[in-house]
Amino acid sequence: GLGLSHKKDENFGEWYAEVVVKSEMIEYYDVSGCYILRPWAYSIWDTLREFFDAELKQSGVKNCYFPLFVSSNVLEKEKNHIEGFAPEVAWVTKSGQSDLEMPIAIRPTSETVMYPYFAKWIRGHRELPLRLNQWCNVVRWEFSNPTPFIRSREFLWQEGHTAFATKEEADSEVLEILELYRRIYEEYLAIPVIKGKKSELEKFAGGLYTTSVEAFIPNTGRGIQGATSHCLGQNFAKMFEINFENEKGERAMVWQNSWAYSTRVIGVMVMTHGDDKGLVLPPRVAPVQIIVIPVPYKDADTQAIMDACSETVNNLNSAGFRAEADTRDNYSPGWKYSDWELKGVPLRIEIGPKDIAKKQVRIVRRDNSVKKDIPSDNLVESVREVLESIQESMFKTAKEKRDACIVKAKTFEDFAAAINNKKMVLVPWCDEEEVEKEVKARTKGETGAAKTLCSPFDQEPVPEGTLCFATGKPAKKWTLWGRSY
Ligand SMILES: O=C1CCCN[C@@H]1CCCn1cnc2ccccc2c1=O
Repeated sequence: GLGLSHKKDENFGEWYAEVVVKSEMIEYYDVSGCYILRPWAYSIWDTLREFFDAELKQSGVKNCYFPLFVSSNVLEKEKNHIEGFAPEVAWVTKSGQSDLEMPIAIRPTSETVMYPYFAKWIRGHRELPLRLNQWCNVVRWEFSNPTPFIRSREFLWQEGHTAFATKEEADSEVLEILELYRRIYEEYLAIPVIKGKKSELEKFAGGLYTTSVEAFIPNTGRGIQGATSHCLGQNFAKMFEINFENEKGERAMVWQNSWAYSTRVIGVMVMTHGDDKGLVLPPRVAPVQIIVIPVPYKDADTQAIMDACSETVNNLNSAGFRAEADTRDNYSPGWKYSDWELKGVPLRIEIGPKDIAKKQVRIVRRDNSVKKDIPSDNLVESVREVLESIQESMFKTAKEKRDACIVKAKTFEDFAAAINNKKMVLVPWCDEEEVEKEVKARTKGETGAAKTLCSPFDQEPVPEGTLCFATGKPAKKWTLWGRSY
């Protein structure tokens, strides 16, 4: 029947699996770890891609498309880039009945696909900066529990790959892209994120440093990497001999970045805003922002009500909104209210006989269920205000909830207690890789060990003499730790 059979705060995993299917975002597929993205989800991906793609073009990044397949000698070119990831690489070994001479990998990411050609194309400083992006799918044959949007064996993403003459240009682009990722989360998805730098243990091993935007799921008390922007340094330039003749006529290696966000962002949105009635969609990404529902009455003029609904939809769509009317004659208004609440439509407009008589409509907000009767003559502006208020209120609510899950700790005991209490913990840390491994080991619980999420760029100075929470050595930086996806 309609409605969810699991409650978000009682059984989060079941609630999530049910809501993504019943809202018609996801259909499970017969290859484990793979999911069908239905229009209700794909439309959100499209909206975010439109924003990000326009920003990339404005910034001078060019889109391209490299092959899905990677030859094994190229993929394994760099041991420490690939080490640890190797088990996730999917291979094509046959065509029809016959075995391939050499197995061919399916891209899990495209560094090794692209960079031999970067070497070929980049001769002098005039070809720099080279800034390419591709929108594509990647395959990683993961074994930990698959979760729609969050962890799947195939997912959609964009991957940016750029090359510069100087480190300064690369460093600045890393942060330029990271800001775009923050905007995707905070301005479109109404999800608060923290920008920071990954630890040596958590960074992309093939790179120089990794920055990320970190989200948090209060229900599970787990952090989740929202998107990532790496400075690769000259590591791949050395490996693939990507050199150029600089302005002084010397041979120099390029400085590179790579950066990505994926369909994971949709899962974070569902987890952050959803409730026991279903999805709650931020207006800026909602496939349908306003659903208009006729409330016919036995002897009232049904045609007049239907006309009012379609006129309302036309007015709203002409003003640039995404509105629809639900005129299905085989469902009651009440059934329709529940169905569109399940799908998370931000605003409902009900139009019945008395609304016609009074030249008003009833609007109902999905985020807080507040109902209001408003005059139908100034409807477009009223709807604009309400949708903006919903967007802001959803972000504010999510931010307050997330902030309540961050605690500071100075001792290991307080740190461990907070981790077990489903919090993110901000601690003064000596920033030693071995220590991170020890803390992981010491916090191995039934729900996974604590790891560093990032060292926030926005942090207070560490007071003189502050000691590391885990080692008692002089602390170097505040670092956010937590259990994570
Ligand atoms: O994050 C990004 C941003 C986009 C481009 N790639 C980088 C780094 C990807 C790291 N990674 C992640 N999973 C993998 C899985 C199999 C083989 C290789 C890899 C691998 O290199």
